Amino acid sequence: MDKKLGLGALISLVIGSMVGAGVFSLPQNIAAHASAGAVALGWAITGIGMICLALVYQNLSMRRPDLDGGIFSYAKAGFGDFVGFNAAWGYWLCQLLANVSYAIVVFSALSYFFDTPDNVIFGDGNTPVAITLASLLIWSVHALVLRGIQVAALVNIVTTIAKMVPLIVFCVAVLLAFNMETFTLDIWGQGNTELGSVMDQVKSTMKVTLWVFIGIEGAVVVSARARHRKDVGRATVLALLGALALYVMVTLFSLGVMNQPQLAALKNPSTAMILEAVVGPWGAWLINIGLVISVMGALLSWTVLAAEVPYIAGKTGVFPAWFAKENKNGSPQVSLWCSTCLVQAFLIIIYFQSSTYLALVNIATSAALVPYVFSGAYGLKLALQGTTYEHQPHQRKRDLLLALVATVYGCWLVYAAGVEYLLLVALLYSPGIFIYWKARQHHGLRSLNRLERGMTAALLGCAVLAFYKVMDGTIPLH
Ligand SMILES: NC(=[NH2+])NCCC[C@H](N)C(=O)O
Repeated sequence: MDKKLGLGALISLVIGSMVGAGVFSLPQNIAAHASAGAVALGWAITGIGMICLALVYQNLSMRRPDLDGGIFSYAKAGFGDFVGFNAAWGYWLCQLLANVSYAIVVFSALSYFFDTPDNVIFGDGNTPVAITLASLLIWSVHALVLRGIQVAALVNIVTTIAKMVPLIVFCVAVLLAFNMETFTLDIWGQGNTELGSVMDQVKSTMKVTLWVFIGIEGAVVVSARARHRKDVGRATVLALLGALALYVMVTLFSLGVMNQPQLAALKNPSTAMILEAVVGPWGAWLINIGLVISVMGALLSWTVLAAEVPYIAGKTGVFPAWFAKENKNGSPQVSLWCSTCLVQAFLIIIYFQSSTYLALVNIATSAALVPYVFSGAYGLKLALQGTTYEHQPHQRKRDLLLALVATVYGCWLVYAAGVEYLLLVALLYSPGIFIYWKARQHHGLRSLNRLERGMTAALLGCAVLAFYKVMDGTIPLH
């Protein structure tokens, strides 16, 4: 049997991991800080940035077929071992935190079915019952993945189809109920002073819009298993266009059914509340079920993808080699065990911090910025150097432009995320230095050079500052 992945399988993999939890809460998450006009602008910027990033990935997967396994290989090839390591570390942590948010959001969706006002069982997914069941969930997925990843691929196809049903119903129903007057009422949000300037509003949509696209690199991560190299890029671009269309419809149509303050006040998953308002109680029911199926499926795929990071990093010398150990089913067991233990630890912290899904989304998205920015920058570097373009000068101009836009978009995201989150990222990244140092030792390489020591000192300085800010509450974790 051919175990290689074809175009269809790759597209379903990218859509399956990209469309997970985020889309179900999009209307509220976005409207919380922005009016209809600003939302449209935000999507335009994100759309252009993401399309360029996807095309950069497409291009990199063709030009550097030797660099398998993920976006951190690009950071390493372009900017050296230390940056490569940090991209891998950051990407891994982002996915683990994101998986924690998944475990929580499943139970906050179940609260729709089980909680009553005077008997809160699941609440926001961070009650004792919810955390216990969430722990059980992550360990069951862990056990499943230890038995081999074929199951995961199958479940992914089923859940990907299943989650599209409620989302399509949502789009059609909400479009039918669309009211132009609701949409255009206070379109720039000037009547609501809390929103701030249009620029502020656009900025604050950025993290939410980035979150829903995390997973765009899915096909690149598994490129070694693709039947045809070309399909990696094709799948990335097609899946992106599909998801972008879906997200824009979900957010903009919603703004024609309820106005910004009404949407901002909704409980999440907000798509459930909106569909309920349009079609009656079965709407909320359908969406909540859809969310649970979608997120459980995505959790399984993301567990595989997250464990793949230290595994490949271990193989290529970015992480210590013991991360590359496999069990008899070919699952990366060390890497998987480390991942699940960390997720469990984060779940316990969440409980004590009473953090919510949204807080985790914010943190995880910030951690993801570094690897994305460096992939864009590597595309830019390749096009500038021009060594792989000797026979295609036209291509070079096009690629230069695409990579430039992707890089500028990345820098804009870092700026829009805000300084506090950059500090928080330093806090997350700093324990990695120890692993990096271990990895160097392990592979018999020289430990940190001058530049790396400089970067380490800066990172640690920011981390200490961040620690203080978290402690005195200036950087909120909930
Ligand atoms: N490892 C993860 N769970 N990653 C998060 C992916 C987020 C995804 N784009 C969503 O909207 O749900």
